[in-house]
Amino acid sequence: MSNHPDLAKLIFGRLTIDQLPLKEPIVVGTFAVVALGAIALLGVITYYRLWGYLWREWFTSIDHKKIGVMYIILGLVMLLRGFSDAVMMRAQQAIAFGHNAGYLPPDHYDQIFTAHGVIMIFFVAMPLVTGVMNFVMPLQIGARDVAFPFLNNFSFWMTVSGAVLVMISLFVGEFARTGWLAYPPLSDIVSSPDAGVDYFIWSLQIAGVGTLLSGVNLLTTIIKMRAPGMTLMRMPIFTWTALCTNILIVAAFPVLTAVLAMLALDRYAGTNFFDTVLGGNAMMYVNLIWIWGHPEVYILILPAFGIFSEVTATFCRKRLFGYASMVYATVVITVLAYLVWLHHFFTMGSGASVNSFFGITTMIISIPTGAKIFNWLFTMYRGRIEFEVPMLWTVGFIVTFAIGGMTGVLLAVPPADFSLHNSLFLVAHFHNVIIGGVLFGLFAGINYWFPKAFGFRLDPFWGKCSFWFWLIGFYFAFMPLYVLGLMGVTRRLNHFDDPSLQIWFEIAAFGAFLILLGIVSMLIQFAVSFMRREKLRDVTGDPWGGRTLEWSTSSPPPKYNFAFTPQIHDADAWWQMKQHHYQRPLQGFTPIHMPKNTGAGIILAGLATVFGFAMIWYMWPLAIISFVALLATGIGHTFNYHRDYYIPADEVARVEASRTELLASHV
Ligand code: HEA
Ligand code: HEM
Ligand SMILES: [Cu+2]
Repeated sequence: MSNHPDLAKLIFGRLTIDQLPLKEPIVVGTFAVVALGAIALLGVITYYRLWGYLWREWFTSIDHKKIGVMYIILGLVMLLRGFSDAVMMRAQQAIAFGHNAGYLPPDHYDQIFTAHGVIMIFFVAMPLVTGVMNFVMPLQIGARDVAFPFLNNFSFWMTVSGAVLVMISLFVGEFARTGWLAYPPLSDIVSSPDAGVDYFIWSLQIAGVGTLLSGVNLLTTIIKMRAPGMTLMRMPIFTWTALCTNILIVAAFPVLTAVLAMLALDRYAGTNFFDTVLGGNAMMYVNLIWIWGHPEVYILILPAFGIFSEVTATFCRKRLFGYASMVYATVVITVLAYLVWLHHFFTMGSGASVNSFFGITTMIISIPTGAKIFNWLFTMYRGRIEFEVPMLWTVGFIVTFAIGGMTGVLLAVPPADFSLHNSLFLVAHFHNVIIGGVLFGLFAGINYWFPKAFGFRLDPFWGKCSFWFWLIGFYFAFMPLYVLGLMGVTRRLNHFDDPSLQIWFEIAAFGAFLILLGIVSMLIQFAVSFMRREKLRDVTGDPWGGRTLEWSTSSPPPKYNFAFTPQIHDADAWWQMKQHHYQRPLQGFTPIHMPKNTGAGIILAGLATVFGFAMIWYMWPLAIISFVALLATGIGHTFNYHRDYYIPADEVARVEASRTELLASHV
């Protein structure tokens, strides 16, 4: 680089060797661990010659089931990263009192909470939710795949691309220090001149393209591809929540795209959208980001509500209590999600009347949510409840979420919020609803649908360990934060002076340790289940006595899901079919038209990653080249006419016959 500084600058932009954190032992250590892990993984894949298999059967797959599974794997892997950040913060706050500065300087601590928030929301919760919707919804509506199978693969890889950029920021340069929503003026080029905020912008923009397209895709699928007879009011509740969530995605994510684009213009092109001194308005950013941000939390929670509804009905052996009211409650929450955003900044000077309006709309959300809670309770009432692992998560959710929801209502009272805003009480509220609601829901869903995806159940013993560690750990980790918040402790601090507070932070750290045991138990659960898979095998395709269509297929379902499109007569379609002694069709199969795998999605997303990286570091030539390559590949792909194929009738017959044999062997 040294001989031609100008050339080096042209090629590498502002990236220099100093951007590698060689002097920070914690980061170097992390890098060593991640690198060794990656090398080990690559080694294993190479040793077992799995590359071809992975490429052909998974990476290039346009099968919604496999894409769903890959989303879930992405979410779980990123959970490990997000949780490591959380543990580092808990450890710092437990020791950094008085003369002890702890081990994380402010500069590093700020990056950690920002990265934690961004990763947990965008790369843990979102992929898990999208993954479950992808896997389950087409099966529930009797479809063979989603409306746009290639787009689905592309969306997944764009999400991966965003996650990769955030991971790169750990080792090349830095991440934003602005908090997970990057408000200006802190996030503008003057206050945050380094690459951190640019990592934030480009990783979210790239992942956002994926989320938006996946929203369009799943929405179209639900509207256009339901099996005959499945009217809207006969859709399974999970599909209803998926419908509403994707409506929220399609309406909210463009706002995020726009506001991030404006921030990018302010930083790159010298515009002043958010610079109050030069005629812009920083409050516009705050409004826009929350017009996306509030619906976002309901994007996460609605599918979780859907999962709890399916699980409760199945394990209580009863029709879900109040199906219609459940649907209306979901729709009402969807609409209200757009009328409350200002509750995130009551303190920012909107005045009493505006605050009252948004306070009241926020409180109204408790009514449909409460209706749901009571519907689940009434379903359980006098049901024959089986406390399988998914049901445990559901009961844990009902209790925990009710508490988190109530503290949300407290925050919705503007005068109360003036003292609680940005306190640890707020931090406790949202972890209470996100962990107790979203994560518990996804864990219930993973335990519930795992046998459908892989043909064997998850080990219940380790599942129960995981549940109890998470549940108890959650209360230890976050109840102290309510106390601290009420005492006036604010969020995002890396050091405290008052020694009387320390004990609460120590309890919270102990809670995080219990959660760690919960996560480890879950990993052991996966490993043990895999090893004991013959014992846990499910040959029926319907291990829990399910009610909805996905349980009518084999586990795992064939590529084409259904040999014949089913006819729907009831919201609990499969239950109704079983009641009427449904017979599987055994002959008369016809060839099935299917989409073909393609590598275009992963290639496009790879180019998008390079483009994002180049933009972050001002490597203009590389940015131009990768962008042109991106367009060319995209256009090139439209000339690919080998997009589909037919599964011949005798192959369908063979697959169905082997299932018949399996079912017969079981009885
Ligand atoms: C999944 C995520 C999720 C969910 C579901 C919710 C649900 C709710 N949230 Fe929360 N919230 C967040 C995630 C979530 N929130 C996040 C991430 C932030 C902060 C981000 C940041 O600043 O970094 C936040 C911040 C936040 C604030 C801003 C506070 C501040 O910044 O000062 C407020 C204020 O009104 C609020 C209120 C509510 C309310 C009223 C609900 C309601 O939907 C809850 C409804 C549920 C119940 C009430 C319980 C069940 C009901 C009954 C049992 C019936 C009977 C009850 C009554 C009649 C009260 N939330
Ligand atoms: C698993 C256990 C978890 C622990 C122990 C934990 C811990 C923490 C801590 C210590 C903070 C910083 C609080 C502060 O400001 O002082 C924080 C912030 C945050 N967490 Fe978590 N967290 C966990 C899980 C999650 C999950 C699952 C999500 C979302 C899906 C999440 C989302 C956030 C967000 C959005 C922030 C705010 C970041 C910011 O201030 O910009 N967390 N968490
Ligand atoms: Cu909100």
